[in-house]
Amino acid sequence: MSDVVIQATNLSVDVQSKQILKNISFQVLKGEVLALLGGNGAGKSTTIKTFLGLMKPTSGDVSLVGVSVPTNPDVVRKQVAYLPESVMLYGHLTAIENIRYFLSLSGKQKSDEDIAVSLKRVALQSSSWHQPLSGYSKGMRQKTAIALALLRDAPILFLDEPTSGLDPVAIDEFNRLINQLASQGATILMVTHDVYGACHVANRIGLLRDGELVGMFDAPAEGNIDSEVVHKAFSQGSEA
Ligand SMILES: Nc1ncnc2c1ncn2[C@@H]1O[C@H](COP(=O)(O)OP(=O)(O)OP(=O)(O)O)[C@@H](O)[C@H]1O
Repeated sequence: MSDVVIQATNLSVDVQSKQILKNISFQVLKGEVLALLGGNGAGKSTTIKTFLGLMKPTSGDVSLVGVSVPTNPDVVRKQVAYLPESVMLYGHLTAIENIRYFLSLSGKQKSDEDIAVSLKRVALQSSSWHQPLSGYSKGMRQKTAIALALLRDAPILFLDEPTSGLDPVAIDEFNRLINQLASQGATILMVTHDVYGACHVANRIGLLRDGELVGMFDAPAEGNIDSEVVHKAFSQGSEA
């Protein structure tokens, strides 16, 4: 099982005696994109936070490349790039300044040429590279954040609602970039409400409902999404 990069094993998380994640288990293999789908409050962000070491399992474990996160939180810093729903970069700095600043915080040395290669790889127009991010669209900010993630050489990506607020062209570009990164060996876990979008980018889809993993299947080809699946993920408690 050496190809397993991201693994949750019988993971439960309680907060203030409320069970938020209930005994969930899944794996993401090297080069794979897994999308966890679910409605509001299903436990998607909690799952990511547990993998980032920001929340602790009440029981069970989460591991990255075979290393348990709760007992070795350093594995996150070394292996993971995380894109929250709202990319946290400085609006008054340019793309290049943001990248230089955040690389210096993580102790990485990269040349101007490396930075240019990364910005080209995510297809951020070079005319924007020296403009402050306050004038960027959400898609452009996201490309900058992905370029930074690439420069940090992080082989694991966690994405929280990555396409919310993007226009269809930006979503298409984003999906292509994610698939390209995965084909080059990145392992990607994304959480989303967007069942149709997830089918375009993910290899497999997990359904989270009320903290339980209620389904896991290969992403269906475009246009073949079973409405039962949508209902299963998004109906509340006893309705399903
Ligand atoms: N720190 C906390 N204290 C109390 N309850 C929490 C805490 N964190 C999460 N929860 C609860 O856990 C449940 C799952 O939350 P989570 O944010 O993981 O869901 P989500 O699937 O990401 O939802 P959304 O799509 O709305 O972002 C919710 O009912 C939420 O209120």
